[in-house]
Amino acid sequence: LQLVVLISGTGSNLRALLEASEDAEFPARVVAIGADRECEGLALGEEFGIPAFTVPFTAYESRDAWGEALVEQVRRWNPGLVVLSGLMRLVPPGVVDAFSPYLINTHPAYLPEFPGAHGVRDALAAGVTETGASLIVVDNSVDGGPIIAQERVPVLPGDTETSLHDRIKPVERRLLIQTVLDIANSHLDLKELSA
Ligand SMILES: N[C@@H]1O[C@H](COP(=O)(O)O)[C@@H](O)[C@H]1O
Repeated sequence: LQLVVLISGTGSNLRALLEASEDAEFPARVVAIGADRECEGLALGEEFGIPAFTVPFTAYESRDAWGEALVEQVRRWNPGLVVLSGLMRLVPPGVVDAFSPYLINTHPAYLPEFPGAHGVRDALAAGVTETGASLIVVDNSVDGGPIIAQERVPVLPGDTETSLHDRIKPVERRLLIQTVLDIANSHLDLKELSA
């Protein structure tokens, strides 16, 4: 299974996928890394010998125009699955049409709780005692697509956004790697899940 992973930040979840795919038994390969801006995670391309590209959101006059350029770039790698891993952009309908349901996203909350760009912060502000991590199929809603996998994560007294996010990320990684495994081994059918 060929993966293209799209990021906007540090890429710690991407690193987990890259490390997993170094195992010859792992049935998936990250074939390219893409980003909507210059960001730290792009350096993982050089470290792991994987091509990396940037489609800078700010270089396009509209989200749709950015989406068209992104689709063109991603299609070059003929992915069986496109993974949004910390891509901090709402992808336009053109991207969803091009790849969904083989377009998945990780989210640092227990959806449908706390969708959107500030899931960790919103959970803290709400004063909940538990939040979580979710993996979803991307559709044209804001984090409202079919849920593939999710798990609860406790919010501890004294938590900051960073400490809570650092507790959520390892769960996201585990769900992401297990999901890629299940898709590659045909144990999970995203088309069926999205029907
Ligand atoms: N949208 C969220 O942003 C974070 C990205 O982390 P990283 O993989 O760039 O470290 C992840 O928690 C992801 O769910």
